[in-house]
Amino acid sequence: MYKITLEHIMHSYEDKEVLQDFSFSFEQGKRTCLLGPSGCGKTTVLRLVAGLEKPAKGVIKISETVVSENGAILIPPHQRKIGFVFQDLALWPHFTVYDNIAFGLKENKEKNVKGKVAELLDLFGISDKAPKYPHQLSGGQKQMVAIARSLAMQPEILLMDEPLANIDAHLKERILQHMKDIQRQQQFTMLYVTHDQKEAMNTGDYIVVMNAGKIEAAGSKEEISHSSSRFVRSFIKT
Ligand SMILES: Nc1ncnc2c1ncn2[C@@H]1O[C@H](COP(=O)(O)OP(=O)(O)OP(=O)(O)O)[C@@H](O)[C@H]1O
Repeated sequence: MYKITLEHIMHSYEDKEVLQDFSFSFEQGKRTCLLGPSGCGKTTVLRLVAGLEKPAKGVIKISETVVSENGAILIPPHQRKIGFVFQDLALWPHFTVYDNIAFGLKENKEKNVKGKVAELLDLFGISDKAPKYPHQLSGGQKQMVAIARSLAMQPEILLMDEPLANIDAHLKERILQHMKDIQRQQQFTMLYVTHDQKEAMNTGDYIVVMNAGKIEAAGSKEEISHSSSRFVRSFIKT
């Protein structure tokens, strides 16, 4: 189980400063939601943890290992034992649904690949899509395959950026429940980005509320719902 620590992170895109002195420690083996309005920097935090962006200043540690530091990536993304479901990171287009999911299991030297893929497809209600290619799926189905693939990889850390954004409302609850059950079983450290306060409350052990690149409040659901911050109170209510 890995803790993720960000210390005094500054990050800009061109001349736009997005994170200013951002520090937080994400607890190992728990689900933490990053919640906040569009553009507040949630995705940037995930991309920094994944190693897809380098921080202009500050330190990022996974457990006690420094992975990024003051403008440098010390450990590249593929060596960070991280799985991610990002909206802009697509499935492999020339692999079927089955092969997209099986890939991670084979990487992990899983013996019962067929059985495990079948189990995940069944869990998400998309067993009939196994032989299809990504371009033959709807946006929501692609998203479910991406979630199944990330879970199949059994990562130590799982980063999810609005993973349920394209999924029908009536399926969201069920899928979220499965994701939470699997996280509890496998005990990976999960960071989950959403701008939907209900989804955050329903998903996270902990919630970090962000506004304009800064943390407004962080804590358990109970602590957040009793926050004295005016911004948090109005955001949670909406
Ligand atoms: N590659 C980029 N180049 C320039 N600006 C960027 C880039 N990526 C993000 N930004 C800007 O940085 C700010 C923070 O973006 P980020 O995606 O981290 O926010 P967010 O909270 O995840 O928002 P959303 O919920 O809309 O995805 C935004 O103003 C965005 O326009």
